[in-house]
Amino acid sequence: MSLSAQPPASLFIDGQPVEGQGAALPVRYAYTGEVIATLHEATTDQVAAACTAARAAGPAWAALAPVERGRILGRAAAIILARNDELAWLETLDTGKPISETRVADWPSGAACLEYFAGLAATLTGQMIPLGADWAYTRREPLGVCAGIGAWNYPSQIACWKAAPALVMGNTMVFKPSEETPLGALKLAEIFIEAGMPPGVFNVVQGRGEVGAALVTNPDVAKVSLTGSVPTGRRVYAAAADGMRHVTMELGGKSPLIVFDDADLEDAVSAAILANFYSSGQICSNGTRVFLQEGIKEDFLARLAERVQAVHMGDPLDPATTHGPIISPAQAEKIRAAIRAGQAAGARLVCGGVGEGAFIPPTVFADATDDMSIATDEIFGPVLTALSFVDEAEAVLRANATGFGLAAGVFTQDLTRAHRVVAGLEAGTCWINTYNLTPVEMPFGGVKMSGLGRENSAAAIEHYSQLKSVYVGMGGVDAPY
Ligand SMILES: NC(=O)C1=CN([C@@H]2O[C@H](COP(=O)(O)OP(=O)(O)OC[C@H]3O[C@@H](n4cnc5c(N)ncnc54)[C@H](O)[C@@H]3O)[C@@H](O)[C@H]2O)C=CC1
Repeated sequence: MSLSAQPPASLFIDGQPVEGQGAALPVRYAYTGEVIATLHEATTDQVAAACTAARAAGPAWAALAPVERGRILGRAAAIILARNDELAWLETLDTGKPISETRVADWPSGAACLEYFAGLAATLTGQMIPLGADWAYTRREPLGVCAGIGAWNYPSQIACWKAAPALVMGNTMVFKPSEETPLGALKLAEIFIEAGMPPGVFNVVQGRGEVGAALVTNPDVAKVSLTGSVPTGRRVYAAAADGMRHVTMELGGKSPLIVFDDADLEDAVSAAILANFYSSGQICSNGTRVFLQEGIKEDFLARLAERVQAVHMGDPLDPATTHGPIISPAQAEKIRAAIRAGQAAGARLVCGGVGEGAFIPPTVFADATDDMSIATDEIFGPVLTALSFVDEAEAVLRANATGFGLAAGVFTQDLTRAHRVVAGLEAGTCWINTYNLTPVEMPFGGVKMSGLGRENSAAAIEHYSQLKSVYVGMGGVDAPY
């Protein structure tokens, strides 16, 4: 069966599908490698046209009552949920992720985010500051045109997570999805129009890194929100600094999951699976360094190896599939090189390995040391590195001995230890006795090299708004002469 997912046009500017005038961008279905759509990149002029449209749409959008903006986001969420099956199918073609995941995790999370900020819209207020006879107040104002740049692992969720807080605050957006997964953002643009959003408020451009760079440095852009790797983050942050642009950086990680010997072993194994193998391991917050307390190490590894046997690798469109292909042959090759490096360094391969073709099975290394590349580098694939530890202080010290700081997890039945350990962990997002749950109500983001700013929750509004202070003089003006 040949699959096609060709959109009406590659870009979406000022409420209209527009064909890209730049280089061709073939979209491949990761499972078969077949081309399911051919898009074209935006030229620098088209990036500029999208930014101009976003700037022009800004004042009227920002002048709406917040509740009216919220209502439009709410309608978009309802459309997404009503069409979830069809959108999940497209997300699976775009990413290769199993439909068993995309039906529950991708667009539904995007819709929840739109609903959350739709509800928050009417609560976004300033402050009144009494100063005796005089007083002051603050106005929370939008930043202007926001650039959103996405990664390929959760393309539609990322688009919604960036658009929802930006738009509800009265900003407008130009979004550039990853060149690997350009399709979902175009659907979001269409859905927004259908929900009643004015043209120009949300625009989509396509392209590789250079198109992203043109967007970041466009003079109309006031803020950049990137989801991507640390090297890209450094480049984008530096480019944004030139124009004093605000940034949100959601970057990579090598997060620790610490399992103490009093933990519920079965739950800890479940969490390690979710923390390493969901989406074939292509998740930024994955807990890929699993620290096991000596006493439970071998039981944990034996049970994990047993549980992993139940994985169902195969056709992503088959609802029974639980492990899909890697996004691209190039990425699969990088993961294979990391696995080979682990073997060459002398780590014990408990299960998995380099796999075949587009597939890499859930892979577990044990007896690794903290300095092996499988324990230091983000692999962005289904590779878990188990490390053992003796006591709490050692576990926290070693967990923190990384430049990354996106996420962390702890498994223990000891209530005080759980809270003490998370307090000591250098990570933006922590889980106790669970892993990788990212509800929209909770702030999400990293510390250290893993990023800046927070997505989701009311905290995201801080990163899409600025305060104007207004001093109100109620009496005469005293001047020295
Ligand atoms: N913290 C988070 O929320 C998440 C972080 N990630 C991270 O993303 C990475 C994987 O995604 P990739 O798409 O491979 O990341 P990437 O860094 O290669 O690309 C990310 C995006 O940046 C664009 N880009 C590349 N160079 C650019 C430049 N100079 N200027 C502007 N834009 C540019 C790309 O076209 C793409 O849209 C991993 O490191 C992963 O950990 C992924 C998902 C979530």
